[in-house]
Amino acid sequence: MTGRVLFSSQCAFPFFPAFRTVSSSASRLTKSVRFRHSLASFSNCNSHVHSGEDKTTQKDPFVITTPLYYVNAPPHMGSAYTTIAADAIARFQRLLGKKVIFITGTDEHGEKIATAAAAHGCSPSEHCDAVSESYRLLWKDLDVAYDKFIRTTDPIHERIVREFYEKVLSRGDIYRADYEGLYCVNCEEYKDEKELLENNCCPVHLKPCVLRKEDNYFFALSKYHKSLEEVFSQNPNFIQPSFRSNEVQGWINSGLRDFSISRASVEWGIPVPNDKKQTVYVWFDALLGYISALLDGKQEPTLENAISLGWPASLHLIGKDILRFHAVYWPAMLMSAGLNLPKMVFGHGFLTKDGMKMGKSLGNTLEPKDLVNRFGSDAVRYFFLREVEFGNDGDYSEERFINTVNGHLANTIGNLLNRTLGLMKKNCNSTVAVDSAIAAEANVFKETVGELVEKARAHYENLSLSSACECILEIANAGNLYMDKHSPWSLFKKGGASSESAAKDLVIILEAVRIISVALSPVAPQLCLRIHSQLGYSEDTFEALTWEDTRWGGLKAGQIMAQPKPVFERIELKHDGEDESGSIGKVEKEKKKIERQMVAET
Ligand SMILES: Nc1ncnc2c1ncn2[C@@H]1O[C@H](COP(=O)(O)OP(=O)(O)OP(=O)(O)O)[C@@H](O)[C@H]1O
Repeated sequence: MTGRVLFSSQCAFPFFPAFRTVSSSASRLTKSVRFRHSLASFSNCNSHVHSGEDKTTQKDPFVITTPLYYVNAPPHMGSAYTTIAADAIARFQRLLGKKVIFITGTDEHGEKIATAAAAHGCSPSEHCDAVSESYRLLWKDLDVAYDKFIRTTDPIHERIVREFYEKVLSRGDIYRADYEGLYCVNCEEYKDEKELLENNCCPVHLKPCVLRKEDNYFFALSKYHKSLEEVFSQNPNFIQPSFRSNEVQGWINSGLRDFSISRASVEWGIPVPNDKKQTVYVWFDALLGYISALLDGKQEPTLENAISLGWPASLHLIGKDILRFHAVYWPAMLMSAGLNLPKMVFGHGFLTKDGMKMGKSLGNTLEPKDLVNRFGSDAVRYFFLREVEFGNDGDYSEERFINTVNGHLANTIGNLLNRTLGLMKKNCNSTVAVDSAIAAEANVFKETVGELVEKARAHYENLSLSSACECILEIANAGNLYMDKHSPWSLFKKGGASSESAAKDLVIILEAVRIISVALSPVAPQLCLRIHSQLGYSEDTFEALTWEDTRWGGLKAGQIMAQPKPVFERIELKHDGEDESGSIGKVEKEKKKIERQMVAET
């Protein structure tokens, strides 16, 4: 934030030490930087700040949060991106057997909301109800299995904000002063002149900031610079990916200033406890939603009760646009209130359109609902998690979307299952002839699958979701190669011992597909459920799967497969095999190859 705090002597401009730097690079959708960090190995960053208070144990829940989305407009693909990533991570942690609390919700106060409501001719609360509901509906369409949905207009949340404010006040960290600076209403933030474009335009929203002068309450952020310094130097993994730590370092190096936490001119907000003429600044209010969300309605809404239900959060997943609030303001606020810090903040990149951040304020958004209606939730989830290296920016193109999901989900995974089940139906009465463990004794393919699954697990743990998908797809590629090399259809034609060997090959391939259905389930849950059902299992057993089920040996003799049916319908291109540019797509060529293959296998 910039500007001048008038009549106050509390501003300070501390400097932070250098942070850890970045690693190497690879390429996918756009420029891409690889990074390594692991939730499993992350040391708790509270040990040196509030040592006696940290009671983290293995039994503690894995608490993951998305940003609480601002209800100035309905969700778009950017909001969906963070949420599906959080959902995949939460599902993976559940597979590991952890108790997970997955928190999402909506941020509903502030000037921008009041303005948006007025533009739609409704009251702010009617507006918030409608937009908040549109987020819930989208999460349902995208198969997002959150545990808590917090709205910052919930009275319980208001109680938590008041208590927190009073705690910080009693620590002597809130004071009153006049403030003058350039304000971006879309960011709801005072800006530093240095970071603005021509005509004082916000670099994110490309709209001019306005000069504001207000009599506000301030939070003494500068008082915490040394403690923050300690947090960052002792916990280099606190901010991820590591290159984002450098951005935070840059901000801190350029000076940490106290920030205003109330607004005199905004009515739509939580009243400041000791001054009803002001409302609490929307960010000071919204960040506390991560704590109030923990309450389950059974207890008094107090900070102590909320904290006892799962604080500190294991992971705040956010876009890089709101890193400063989570990496600097929020830890300082928590330290002031004597509360533990979250264990990790991960700031991912932007989905872009023509190189610009897709966003509600710019209006250059992609409609996730439209994508889900046309292609299904698995395709949307898989494409964005597989094709955007998590942490970096990524651009969307429909052609690439269709080619990826057709190529990977329909042609590689779906077709492997379908062709194997077809052969099994024709030659083995759709029944598993022998335990998969026995079928694959001393089998190299089995070893390959085991190695790839281990790698996938490590990638999930490091939040490298794209690489996890890549390893799982590799299993299917290896399965297709195995099938082509062993040609079980020709062995069945020979009969006798060759038939027995062919039946074993089918079991081996289906066991690999079974493992894929467990390992890919955090990313594409419905697709994996369909695979599970095709393999003859009930829906209940799918719900009970754990990562242990990725071990070789699940398919047992006598298991009866379902009727073969494609688990992922190939998305058909326009004009009989031509894509929008008029050329025959790569996927169409693959489709033709598969058709030829099927003729050969009958
Ligand atoms: N283009 C995007 N790419 C990736 N994530 C995004 C994108 N846009 C929004 N998000 C997610 O939503 C969060 C911001 O939520 P917010 O409700 O402010 O949405 P917004 O569309 O960025 O709004 P605005 O355009 O008004 O700034 C980001 O931190 C990120 O988690």
